[in-house]
Parts: sequence; structure tokens; C-alpha cells
Amino acid sequence: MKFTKMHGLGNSYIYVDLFKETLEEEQLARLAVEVADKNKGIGSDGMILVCPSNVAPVKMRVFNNDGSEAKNCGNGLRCVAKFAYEHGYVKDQTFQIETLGGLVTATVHTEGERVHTVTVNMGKPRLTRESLPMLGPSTDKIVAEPFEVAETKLELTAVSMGNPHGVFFVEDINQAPVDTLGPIIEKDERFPEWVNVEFVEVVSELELHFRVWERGSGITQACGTGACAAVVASILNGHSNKGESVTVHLLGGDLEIEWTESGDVLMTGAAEVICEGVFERK
Ligand SMILES: N[C@H](CCC[C@H](N)C(=O)O)C(=O)O
Repeated sequence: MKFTKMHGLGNSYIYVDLFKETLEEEQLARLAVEVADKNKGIGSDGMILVCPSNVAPVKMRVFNNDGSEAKNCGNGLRCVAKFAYEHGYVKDQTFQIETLGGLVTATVHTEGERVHTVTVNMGKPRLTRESLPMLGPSTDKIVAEPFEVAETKLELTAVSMGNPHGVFFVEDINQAPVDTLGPIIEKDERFPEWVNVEFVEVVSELELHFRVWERGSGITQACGTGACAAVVASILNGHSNKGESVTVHLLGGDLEIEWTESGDVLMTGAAEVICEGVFERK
């Protein structure tokens, strides 16, 4: 099976081009675990399929390294946009991409024919408890809600970007309990479909520090949908402002995120190819 390994700020996936390759649906979860394995496979945070679509030039499917399928992936979308443009599946520099979480619009920024940076309009965040989903009384949004876990009192702000995010603000990002509380919150029973867990330190209204424990993948260098959720949460908590581009510092680099006055979330960042190859299926 031919693949391309790509990353967005160190959040790497094994990309398989289903315009050319054929995979069986029932094999996808196991294949994602196999290719992501750093010892017996290629090594990545998961697998992303670049698929034909009936409603857009291209469709993205995302599998975490535990084999679970997610409805969206910000770093993945930038790499899919780069892949589709450089492989000639799209001619314009702005085009739609279908995800399980809905349609998004990507714009590739190029030097010659090479895409170096991509802006994705991620659409509107979903804020209701049901949209996450999260158990509990129906609410229009969850902002700084008391959230006790493992005898620790936290405040939860919850945002869906098509996939679920629990955002917690901390005083010092270097003390954030990512590897201790991350895995516990990820699978907390209050989140029936589990949750991506983000810890954020506010530097200023235009600058955030960010760490993530991803649902289905654990600690990653970056999470694009998580960075979008962090900026939305920062604005909901009065730390940042709509209509201003916020720089989010992730372990693997920076993303520029804006929650516009019209309500859409714009994400801009790098997308890079690491290598191409052939994976010998078991
Ligand atoms: N772990 C996520 C999918 C990958 C998202 C992340 N890598 C990004 O860049 O948005 C989930 O299960 O919802």
C-alpha cells in the first residue's frame, strides 16, 4: 500500500490516497493501528484517508492511533489540502473538503506549485452540551463549569469543532497535568464519546500556550481542532476577542486562529510532507 507521511506542527499521520488505492472498510481500524505503530509500523499519530467525495473535490477520513475514527482533524485538513492541490485533484487554491463533521473550506498558500501554508475555514463551533456530546442538563454552552476529577477541582469550557474538546485554563502551562489528568478526563463517563483534553495558559488576549491529550492518540505535538477550541474558549471566558487573530503556541509550533465576527473559525498553519513509501500489509 502506497502512503505519504505528512505532519502539521509535528502532528503526523499516514495518508493513503483512495483515488488510487483500495482498502476494505472492515480493515481500516486495524490498519490505522498497524501503520501508526512506531516499532512494527511506520509511526504516526494515526491514519488519514484522502477520498473521492460526492459533495466536494475531496473527503478526509481520520483514524487515531487506537483505530478509532474521528469526525475532524485540523492539522489533517491542512495536509489533505496540500496533498489534493499538489496531486492535481483540485485546480483552484480555494476549495471545499468533506469531513464527517461537515464541509470546510481550505485555501492553500503556495510558492510556485508547492503549498507551504494552508488556511481552513473550520465553520462554526458547536457549544451545546448535546453537540459534544456530554451528559447532563441541556445547556446552550458550557463555560467555566465546575468539573471535579481525580479529587481535583477544575473549570471546564467545552467546544465541538465536529469533534469534542474539553478546555481547561491553567496558570502555568509547564505544570499542566496533561499526562496525569488527560487520560482520565479523555474517558470520563460524562463524555459518552470520550473527549480531547486541552490545557491552556493565557499569555495575552492575542497569545495562548497550549498542550493536549488527544482522544484516541494521547499526547501529540499539536491538535488543530483543539487550538480552534482553545481560542473559542478563551473568547467565551473573556480572555480574547472575536475578530482578532490569536497565536496559539503548541509543542510543534504556532497556529493563527481567529473566531470571526460572522461566527466562523479560521485556522492558518503549515503542512509538510515527511516521506512517501510502500507499506507491506500483514
Ligand atoms: N483525536 C481527535 C482527532 C484528531 C484531531 C487533531 N489531531 C487535530 O489536528 O485536530 C479526535 O478523536 O477527535
